[in-house]
Amino acid sequence: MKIAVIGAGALGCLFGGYLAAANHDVWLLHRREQTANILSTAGISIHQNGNSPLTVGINATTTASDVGTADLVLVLVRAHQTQTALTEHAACIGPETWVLSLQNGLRNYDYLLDQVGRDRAFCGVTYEAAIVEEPGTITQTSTGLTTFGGGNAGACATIEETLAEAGFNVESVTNPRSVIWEKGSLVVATAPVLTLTGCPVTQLTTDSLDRIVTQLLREAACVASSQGIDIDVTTIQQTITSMADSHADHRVSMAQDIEHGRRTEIDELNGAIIDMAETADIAVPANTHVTALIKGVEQC
Ligand SMILES: NC(=O)C1=CN([C@@H]2O[C@H](COP(=O)(O)OP(=O)(O)OC[C@H]3O[C@@H](n4cnc5c(N)ncnc54)[C@H](OP(=O)(O)O)[C@@H]3O)[C@@H](O)[C@H]2O)C=CC1
Ligand SMILES: CC(C)(CO)C(=O)C(=O)O
Repeated sequence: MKIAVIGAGALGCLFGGYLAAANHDVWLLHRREQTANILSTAGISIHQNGNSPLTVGINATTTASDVGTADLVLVLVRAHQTQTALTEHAACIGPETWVLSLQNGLRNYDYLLDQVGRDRAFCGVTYEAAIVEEPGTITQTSTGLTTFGGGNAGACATIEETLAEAGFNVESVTNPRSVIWEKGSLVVATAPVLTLTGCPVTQLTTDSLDRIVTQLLREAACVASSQGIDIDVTTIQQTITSMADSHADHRVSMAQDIEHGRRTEIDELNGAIIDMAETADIAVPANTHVTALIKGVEQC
């Protein structure tokens, strides 16, 4: 398969690297010429658990027309960059190209549906986790399930097989909206708290953090319900508890954004909760407060 990965950061290098190692024709689309040159010369190195790194050669460019028409485009920029990135790299998206987002954020599926329609838009979530050490070198801090879906069952089966053959633990579902809301709510409840406190993921289960995490989660569940999605708060709390252990070496991507002086995805997470709550006339004070605090930190 010819696969273009828009966004060659932590997850872009992780998915791109394993798909290239499985002999697909993978192209990373990066914003910076210098980094694209480093990637195409030195390839990607994936470090994990002190094992010797997997190093794999890869194509990288800033220009989608270098890629030609891809069979599959993976969107792995930050959520607020999705629409711009799809427009900017439209040259590799042909009339039959499938487009898959595994980003965090509550509105990515809608952005993809707007751009390519129901038969070619696929969206989901991943509990894989990675951190960029330097351009082309990443540490895979945790592995986890990737779940996605879309309106074209045949394409879902092929994408699932492709990701599974590349070593990912993956499943496809008919309608991805529930899994997007489940993980979206988990990130809404945990990412701003860990980012604002500077606490490691292992602290998530302490009483003081648990109180605010639970309030954020309950508000998200009310808003999900207004959208016709039922999410089970207890199940998500259990996932958070297991994440405190499984993701012990991970810095959540929102905290990574602040560390690197980048804009966070808050507008597409807690900000999206606030937008939808307003329309549905639901009070979301905890989400309103943490959003304001993260925006304050972004401006420091
Ligand atoms: N890292 C993780 O462990 C996990 C991340 N996620 C989610 O996955 C998504 C990606 O995260 P992550 O990989 O961590 O993010 P990164 O910031 O590491 O990577 C995103 C990359 O996209 C690049 N980019 C932005 N706009 C464009 C564009 N128009 N064209 C090409 N490249 C562009 C960025 O460049 P620049 O640096 O110049 O902005 C950056 O290199 C996010 O939604 C995140 O929440 C989900 C699960 C785990
Ligand atoms: C849930 C987690 C921590 C990793 O899968 C994530 O999505 C993030 O880093 O933002």
